[in-house]
Amino acid sequence: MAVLTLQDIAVEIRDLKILQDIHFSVDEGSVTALIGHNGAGKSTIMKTIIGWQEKRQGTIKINNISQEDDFLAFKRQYSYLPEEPLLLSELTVYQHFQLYAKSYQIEKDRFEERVQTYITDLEIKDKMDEYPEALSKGMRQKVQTICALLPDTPLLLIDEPFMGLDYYAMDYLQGAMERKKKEGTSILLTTHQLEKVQDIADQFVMLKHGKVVDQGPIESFQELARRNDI
Ligand SMILES: Nc1ncnc2c1ncn2[C@@H]1O[C@H](COP(=O)(O)OP(=O)(O)OP(=O)(O)O)[C@@H](O)[C@H]1O
Repeated sequence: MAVLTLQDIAVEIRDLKILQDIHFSVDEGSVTALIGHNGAGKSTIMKTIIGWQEKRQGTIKINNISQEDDFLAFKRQYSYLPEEPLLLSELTVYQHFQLYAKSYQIEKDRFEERVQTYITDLEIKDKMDEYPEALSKGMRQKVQTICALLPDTPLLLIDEPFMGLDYYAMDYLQGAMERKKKEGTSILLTTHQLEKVQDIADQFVMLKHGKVVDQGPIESFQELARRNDI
């Protein structure tokens, strides 16, 4: 069953056609990798799904809830990990986690347990009362990663996983994505590093100049890549 569906999406920014005729879906418990060169439109698709980028036409549904129908219900269906950390300067690390707990109505015990696990595993336990400006970029991305992993949403949107993370944290995120997938979470991610996600990805959607030029099972992309040396 499709958890996320995009139908006939078009996006224009200042009269420039950035996305055209975008159709694809992500099934329950499956991982789709959005691939394509710089500027192909991957991040714009993510931003359009979450409603940060206005679309000119088309329909986006998560679990049959359309963005236009009930935006709050729609929003609770996904969590989003942006390419660059987008933390609020007036909140401490722990307050960011609390904000997510509140927005996604995470039960208190579960929240505390998860926070403890993630901050221990990602080695930022001593940073809970710090503000973002006192953190390195990698630490900020770890905080953002934890925020995205805390809720149990049906869909996880990840724009360039691993950006700014060290090797250990990259491995950790990979493991976390695998666990989420096993629990039935659907994942849409963008990547330039297909080799890092090919074990977890089931499908690929390839973009070029804002259009889908190919899509299908990940194995068929690997085969194509081998033959064309891409
Ligand atoms: N706010 C904006 N104003 C004007 N053009 C924009 C804006 N945002 C994106 N674009 C253009 O839209 C196109 C797609 O950009 P997008 O960031 O979605 O690409 P991408 O595939 O994520 O690239 P990358 O791999 O470099 O992250 C690019 O040509 C970019 O210049």
